[in-house]
Amino acid sequence: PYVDTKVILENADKHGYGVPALNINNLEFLHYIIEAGIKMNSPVIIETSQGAMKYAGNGDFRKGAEIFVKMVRTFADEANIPVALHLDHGKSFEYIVAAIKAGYSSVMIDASEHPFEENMKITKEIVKIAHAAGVSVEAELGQLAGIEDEAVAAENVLVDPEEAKIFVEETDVDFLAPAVGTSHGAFKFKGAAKIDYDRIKKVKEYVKRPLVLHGASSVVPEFVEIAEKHGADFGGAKGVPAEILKEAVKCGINKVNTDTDLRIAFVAGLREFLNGNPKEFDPRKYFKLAREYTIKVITDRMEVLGSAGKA
Ligand SMILES: O=C(COP(=O)(O)O)NO
Ligand SMILES: [Ca+2]
Ligand code: NA
Ligand SMILES: [Zn+2]
Repeated sequence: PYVDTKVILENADKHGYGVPALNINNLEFLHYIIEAGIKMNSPVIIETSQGAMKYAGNGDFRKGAEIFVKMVRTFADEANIPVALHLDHGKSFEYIVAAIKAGYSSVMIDASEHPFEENMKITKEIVKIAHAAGVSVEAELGQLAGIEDEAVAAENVLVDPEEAKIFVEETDVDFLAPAVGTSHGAFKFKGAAKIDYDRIKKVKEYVKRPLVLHGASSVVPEFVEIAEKHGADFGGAKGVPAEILKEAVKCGINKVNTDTDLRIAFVAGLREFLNGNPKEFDPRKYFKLAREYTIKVITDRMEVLGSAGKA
């Protein structure tokens, strides 16, 4: 069924597991995520960035939002796993309102590049509007470095747990994304992979609601190697190892945002297949390996996060 993201995340919070929040831009990735969820009997959170809304609507983001809601609901209504649709990194009021109007389960207001008071004020406004429409809200505190779709944050600014306490009390936001050392994309961490577990625990103690880890892709070496064997150049790619994700879930993370891992698995399969099948040009066939690898990276993640078997 199609559910509110809050339903999925409150259950994850209660039972101490993580749920993958998986970014899509098109029908294929949605297919693969639903297949993986059904195979593993796992709840799934589908999420789209503002750029994905624009892309799906061929420039018209309101149309894109409607297309995504209709596609996701069609799968969700007949799947026996909970499925939610979330707007990831909502920064513009128009996009957030469009997602709410179209029927998204939840929206993120990402005002994290603003000063604390400003972030709190903006988030409070969005919570009021979203809650009036029965939609749950995610906000971000602190800054992740790396590319955030349309904005590039320079440095990591880790969340201040005391600020998180005030922020959640003031805004009544449903889930919080604390910056704890990860960053978006395939090139995370300057040195060894590490995130600030104590900071996650402190925030959890204060806010007592589901937490979100952004920049959580593992950048799985197996798929990086396949992609590079077939012409990709991902030199220096590094992600969050599974062990660190497991510990982060133990510390209180419940929504685990994963975009890069799906992209790398897909493009590895696509490159391998096209290199090995020069005569193939049927789009129902040449995504075969891309589909296989993307489903694999998702089912593995559901095992690591503990959402497998929890639908
Ligand atoms: O945070 C993410 C995805 O992060 P990755 O680039 O690590 O997949 N989406 O909001
Ligand atoms: Ca941000
Ligand atoms: Na999000
Ligand atoms: Zn993110």
